[in-house]
Amino acid sequence: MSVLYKRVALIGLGLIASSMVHAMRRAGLADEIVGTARTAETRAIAREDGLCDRVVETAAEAVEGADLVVLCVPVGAMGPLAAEIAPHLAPGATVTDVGSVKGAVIAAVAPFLPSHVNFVPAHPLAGTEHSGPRSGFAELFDNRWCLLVPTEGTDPNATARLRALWEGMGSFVDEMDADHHDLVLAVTSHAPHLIAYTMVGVADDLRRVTDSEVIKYSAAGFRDFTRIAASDPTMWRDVFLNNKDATLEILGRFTEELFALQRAIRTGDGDHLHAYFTRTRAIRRGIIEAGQDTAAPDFGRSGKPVTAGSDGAPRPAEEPRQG
Ligand SMILES: NC(=O)c1ccc[n+]([C@@H]2O[C@H](COP(=O)([O-])OP(=O)(O)OC[C@H]3O[C@@H](n4cnc5c(N)ncnc54)[C@H](O)[C@@H]3O)[C@@H](O)[C@H]2O)c1
Ligand SMILES: O=C(O)C(=O)C[C@]1(C(=O)O)C=C[C@@H](O)C=C1
Repeated sequence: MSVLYKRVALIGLGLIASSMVHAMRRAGLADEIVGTARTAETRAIAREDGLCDRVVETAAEAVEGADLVVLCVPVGAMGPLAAEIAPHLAPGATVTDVGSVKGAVIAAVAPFLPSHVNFVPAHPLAGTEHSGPRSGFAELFDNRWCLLVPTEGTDPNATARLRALWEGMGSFVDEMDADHHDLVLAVTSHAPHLIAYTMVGVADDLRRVTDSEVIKYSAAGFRDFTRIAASDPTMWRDVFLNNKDATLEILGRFTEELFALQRAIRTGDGDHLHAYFTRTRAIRRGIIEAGQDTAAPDFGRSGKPVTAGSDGAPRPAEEPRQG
């Protein structure tokens, strides 16, 4: 792979930014990577680990002379960050973000950006429940989708170069408009996270009834919920507040289906339950056949991928047995 950008500025050095550093270095996609983070502690860790070629104190400093600027902060922080960096952006630079929501981010960021830069919002559909500068790894984006949402007036060359970057980091790339993105993600990511948070909250409410059994006997299904529900509270608060309409729409539909299943259980309508579960099992099989489940293992406590077994499936996470 050849160098695509001379200087990449990463703002917010968490899971996604640190994974980008590792993935860009793996493929030699950038000459120089400059990073900055809001807290002195994160900047110190990044310096100690040599995460970036340079770690600077402010976002304004980081973007100077950069031909690619990547906003890697929670979606609620994107607008104020755009205001801060706008006067310092180099002419011809591409500004992108990795936020999980696109409509609200575009509305918050675009008004601040000068006409001499190209804004190409992006969203890698890859993550773990871990955060921070030490949680990243080069393989995070391998065989996962990254969605680009180019804004009006964006130079197609800027979009093409960003596409090449994500492909170079291992991803498949598609383009989508912001509304469609937000609806699709409400179904595939945002509502499922809210449901996981709720299920773990319900179990916690029952703690006194079940004593420590929730932990001791937690079965695989519930453990999957707890992994998702361990995701960063700031990130997910911002996702729900910024993808309100689509999430509420999907939760409305979810509630209707849940009521129908509840009714089938109460009335002993086994046919309804069986037909429903048959339909959902086919969806899971479709995901596996499409090869989309390979990069979604239980990453274990380290947050790093575990070695694949002989069947190509990830080995079980190395977590201590409970009880
Ligand atoms: N974690 C995932 O699974 C995942 C996947 C795809 C996209 N995203 C998106 O990527 C972005 C970053 O997520 P992450 O998982 O890397 O998060 P993270 O928590 O690991 O890192 C976030 C970084 O942003 C900084 N930050 C937090 N609040 C800030 C503020 N108000 N102003 C400036 N900086 C601030 C933090 O200090 C940290 O350096 C988010 O927008 C998220 O929606 C996350
Ligand atoms: O695997 C996980 O931990 C994730 O939740 C990753 C996940 C997802 O829902 O798939 C979470 C948020 C993102 O914006 C993209 C990816």
